[in-house]
Amino acid sequence: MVPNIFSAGLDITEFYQKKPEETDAFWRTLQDVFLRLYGSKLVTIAAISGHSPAGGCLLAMACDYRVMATGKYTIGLNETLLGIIAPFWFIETMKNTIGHRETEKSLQLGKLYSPEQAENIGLVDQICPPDDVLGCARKEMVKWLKIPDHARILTKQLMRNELINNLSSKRKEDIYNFTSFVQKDSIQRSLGLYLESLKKKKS
Ligand SMILES: CCCCC/C=C/C(=O)SCCNC(=O)CCNC(=O)[C@H](O)C(C)(C)COP(=O)(O)OP(=O)(O)OC[C@H]1O[C@@H](n2cnc3c(N)ncnc32)[C@H](O)[C@@H]1OP(=O)(O)O
Repeated sequence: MVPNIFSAGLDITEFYQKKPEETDAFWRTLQDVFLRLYGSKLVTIAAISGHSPAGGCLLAMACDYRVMATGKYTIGLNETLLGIIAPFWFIETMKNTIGHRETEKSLQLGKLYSPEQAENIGLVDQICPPDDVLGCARKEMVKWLKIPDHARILTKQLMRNELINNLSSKRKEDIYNFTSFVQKDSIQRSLGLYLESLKKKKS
């Protein structure tokens, strides 16, 4: 576990100034990761040790349960702030987690929530002091593992298969949409400016 950061989201340098075949492969890999995690038969609990923007929030939402560290961390789908658009399966995953209305506000505003706000809207299930996040996640795991596996897995599939099947049947189209979007000059300019702003913030 990396302290302070659960995931900084997708590595923007993977789709900034890259060839179309490279961004195609990157997006295909992300689809694979998501489909495997969201569709996993295992119990999956995200121990969110710190910041979790965009792709990081998606990975956390793909799990069955989320424990987040308290502190000055944020979580959410902030894509609009970068001038990019969360694809339909990011949106559906968030709707399945916090509901339609909250997702609509959240996505349009590119909202990044504090741990307390995230808990209030159900984006995370529990908040814990940073040095106890893994412990809280382990305790919760014990509860989930007591449920008969076949019943839990079939229930999870009933809840998740619609989105999994939808994405699985649209993978090529989704890759095409991603690559043609991120290759646009205007989007490349926005991404370049965003990367620069991250570096400036650091110095
Ligand atoms: C159709 C298009 C759909 C695409 C969907 C996209 C999904 C995504 O996930 S896009 C990425 C969204 N992520 C972010 O907006 C987070 C950006 N990062 C941050 O806000 C911060 O780095 C932090 C809060 C996560 C951590 O802050 P801090 O500890 O201060 O770390 P630094 O800012 O010093 O960052 C270190 C280093 O990493 C570079 N960097 C950070 N995040 C990214 C990233 N997502 N992609 C690429 N590079 C990133 C940052 O520029 C620093 O680089 P160096 O100066 O070269 O060390």
